[in-house]
Amino acid sequence: MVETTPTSHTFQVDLRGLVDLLSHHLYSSPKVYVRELLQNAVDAITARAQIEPGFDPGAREVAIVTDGKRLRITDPGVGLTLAEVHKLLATIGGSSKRDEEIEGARRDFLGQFGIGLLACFTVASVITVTSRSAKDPAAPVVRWAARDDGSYTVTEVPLAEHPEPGTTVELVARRGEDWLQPKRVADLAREYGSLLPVRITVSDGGTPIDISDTPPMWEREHPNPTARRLALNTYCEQVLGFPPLDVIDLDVPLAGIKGVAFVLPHATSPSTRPAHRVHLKRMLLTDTADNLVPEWAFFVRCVIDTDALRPTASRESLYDDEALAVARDAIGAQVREWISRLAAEDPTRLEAFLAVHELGVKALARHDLDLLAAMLPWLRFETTAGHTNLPDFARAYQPVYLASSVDEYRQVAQIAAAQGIGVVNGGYTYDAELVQALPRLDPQVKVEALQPGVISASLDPVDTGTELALRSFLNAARARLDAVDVDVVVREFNPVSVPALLLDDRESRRERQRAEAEAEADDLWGGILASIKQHAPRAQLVLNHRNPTVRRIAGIGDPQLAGTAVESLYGQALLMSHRPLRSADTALLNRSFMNLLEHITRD
Ligand SMILES: Nc1ncnc2c1ncn2[C@@H]1O[C@H](COP(=O)(O)OP(=O)(O)OP(=O)(O)O)[C@@H](O)[C@H]1O
Repeated sequence: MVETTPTSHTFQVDLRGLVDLLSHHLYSSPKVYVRELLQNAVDAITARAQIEPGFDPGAREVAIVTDGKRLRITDPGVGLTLAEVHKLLATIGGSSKRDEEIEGARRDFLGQFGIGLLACFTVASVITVTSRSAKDPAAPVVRWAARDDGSYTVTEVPLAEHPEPGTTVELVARRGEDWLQPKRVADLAREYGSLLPVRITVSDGGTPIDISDTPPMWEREHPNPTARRLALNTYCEQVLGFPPLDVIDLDVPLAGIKGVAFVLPHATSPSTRPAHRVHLKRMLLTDTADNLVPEWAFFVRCVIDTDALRPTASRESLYDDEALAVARDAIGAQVREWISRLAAEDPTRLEAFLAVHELGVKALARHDLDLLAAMLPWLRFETTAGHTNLPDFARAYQPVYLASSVDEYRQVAQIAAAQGIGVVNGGYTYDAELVQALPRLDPQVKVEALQPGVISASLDPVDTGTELALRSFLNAARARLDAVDVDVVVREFNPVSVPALLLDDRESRRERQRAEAEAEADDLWGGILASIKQHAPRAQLVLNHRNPTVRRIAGIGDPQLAGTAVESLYGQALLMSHRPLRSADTALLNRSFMNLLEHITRD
């Protein structure tokens, strides 16, 4: 029926659906139930300390007892009155931890959403909370018993059931569920709660085991820095599974962060998802946080505690807000400071670090000129003067030529080195950007892109007499290589051992690729490719007249054989340049090779 006048309604909630949603779908694993129980116990103790002068949480204990089927956790916290049970436990979303009047103290609590207790339904079919309030000594002991179908009862029970203020939560395991097994519970309590500022014990009915391990390793007193470093190394191996290359202390008061960044002992790709271990007010939030440090610092894994960053509702990751962005920058700054300090004070350690993480540092230095200046003496680049650092290289060679790809570099490196031309291989990740940043550090340094003209200008022309004598050989050679769109010239250059050099620029290479695609394409596509044809300069095969083989080839009387020899020189120069072979090149190489074989095996 459609109502003509608006009437007000409230949402109807199917409790079973809601319980199922919150308990089964919010968290990635049922194991979080231990964290939720510990969290409530610690929050209750914190709340009691706020109302009861002299109450010392550090001297108190949270006790877990489990036989695998029933688990009981008892805390000496603030407890609950009957009214609070109705308001807080029986109201989904009800939480005492964001009340207006204690807003100032809210940051002291771990919980805030009012849904945590429901996580226990992932492992339990019944949750019973028995509580005596510390606020009101006359308040009766209250028992709230809830089932996973969304129903609950509240009763008053005799004082003897809970003589001390505080709360006991009891879980009854679901049939076939083994999450309440004593060993498992102890492991989970240790994983989540070993740093909590309250003593926590777990027992299977026998002697309780104390799982607390406080203060955090980075805050402990040590006799000297070496002892501290050794203790942190061992800690890193235990919790993160690797012996760190180095340890960086983190302290970001703005985000209430204290902790350590461990430097990975092995190289890792920047694209690997980092996994940092984050504690929130000493409770483990996650060991897979991936948004805590800037991307460039991919060589560290952090273990931190924060009391200011916000958790997501599942409390399994950090909420990516402005505060986290500020924290991330501050952590980045501290990692950067550590690198600069090593550069200034401990070059041997820096070299050990770079042997593993040079790529990460190069990535980092692109965004930070100060760091680049500090690191440049230690960063190695492939150059025509060998593997060296850029400041030394720039002092010896001006301008600094930058080859934009590994292939381009390989093609000219040998010749450039012999001519005294300084070329840096810019083909490796980040190297080109770093070389281009050089003039910003030192305006005297000139960096230029390497063009083929730079190399060809340094190749000496042969004298006119020789040129004339070579004319018919050159004509035959040009006619042969016309098929692959390559021109042939003769020059004199060092090293003598290089017979031929193939020079071209990116445009002519692109044009060759286009022409090849056109040749292989069907009519329509071929027509489109033909319409974008460019008249790029052709590639040049430069023969070295100083090379004895080239001289002999130029003197061969038989034009067929001379042509085959030129094709072989082209093939060799092409292979040296590491360029992909086009089908015309492959055919030419095959042909010249077969012709040579035929020639030497002829009677
Ligand atoms: N051990 C306890 N002692 C006293 N009060 C408790 C205890 N456990 C739960 N409560 C009360 O029940 C309320 C609801 O608990 P619940 O775990 O569902 O949510 P929360 O802790 O407030 O928030 P979150 O969902 O973030 O954990 C709490 O705010 C608290 O007032």
